[in-house]
Amino acid sequence: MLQQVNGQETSPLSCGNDPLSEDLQVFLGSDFQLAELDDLTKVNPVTPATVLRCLQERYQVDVFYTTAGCTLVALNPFKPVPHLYCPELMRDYHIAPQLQKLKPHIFTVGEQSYRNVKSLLEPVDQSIIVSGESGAGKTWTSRCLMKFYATVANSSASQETHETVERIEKRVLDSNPVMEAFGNACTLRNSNSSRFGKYIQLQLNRAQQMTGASVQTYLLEKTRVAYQAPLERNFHIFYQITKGASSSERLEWHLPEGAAFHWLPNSDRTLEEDCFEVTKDAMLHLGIDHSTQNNIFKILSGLLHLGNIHFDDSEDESQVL
Ligand SMILES: Nc1ncnc2c1ncn2[C@@H]1O[C@H](COP(=O)(O)OP(=O)(O)OP(=O)(O)O)[C@@H](O)[C@H]1O
Repeated sequence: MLQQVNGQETSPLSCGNDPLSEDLQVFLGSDFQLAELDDLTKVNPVTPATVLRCLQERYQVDVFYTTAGCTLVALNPFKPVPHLYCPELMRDYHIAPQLQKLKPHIFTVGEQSYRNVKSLLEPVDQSIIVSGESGAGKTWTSRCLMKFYATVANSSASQETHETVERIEKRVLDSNPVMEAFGNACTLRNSNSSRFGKYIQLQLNRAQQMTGASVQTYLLEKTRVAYQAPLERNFHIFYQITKGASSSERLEWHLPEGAAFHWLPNSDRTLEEDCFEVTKDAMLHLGIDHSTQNNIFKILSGLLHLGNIHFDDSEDESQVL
């Protein structure tokens, strides 16, 4: 977060050599620990500088969630944080008598919405909006929320319904690798950037168990198939098929080992997302059988071959070929 201004190190909260504003100095000089402020509405005065300083202090001690009234501010840790999303913690938030007494977390938001549906006489739909710039952690957060609901919405299931609920949850969670394989790509800002917007609906029955889910997608960046900005990549699925196909699949899809494709830049870079087996398994769980999968992958392979077609400028357009 530190910047260099005229060769001098300066914090983004101060402006060059300008002293910190009086308000900020008073705020920073007060007795309490900034990192312990769980709610940004308690920051006084509320200015970009005080809010950012508070979030920065919290980030430095590995605290990534802060409430701001009814909004949750989530900072991206950019590293695995042990136990931050473990099932035990999900349970703690799920059974907490007073949710607001626990530390701010994405599970607070998830559980509060879950309770809002349950506590009312007539169930009322709840929405959670996850927004932020590219790489902020929206995909991660939505995945966490889906895992949270898959866990808590199963905890009350009886033995008989347990298996059905578990099957539905598996499908809900398996939609992530499939959506990400076909709709995510490595960009300059994020190696697993979603190139589309999505509206995920989770359906619960009266007993609060998950009965289904649907995903609506918006504005998929289709042009990426034929054009990738320098140092960026095409959608993950293309790299998955070219790297992960078996020898018989290669023969059938006309994808010889090591073949070069114009539409697959930076394929020497191997990413965690290049895992073809995970995508195929998830597709199977979603009900996309082997033969349909085979057809899909053949079409993708055909697209890659189309990208290798080179058109020469015709010298004489009237020439009959
Ligand atoms: N809570 C988290 N804990 C650990 N790492 C995280 C967390 N959130 C995000 N990350 C890391 O940051 C990367 C970018 O996050 P993510 O893909 O969720 O961003 P995004 O907001 O969905 O971006 P885009 O709009 O480009 O799709 C992730 O691949 C992951 O490595």
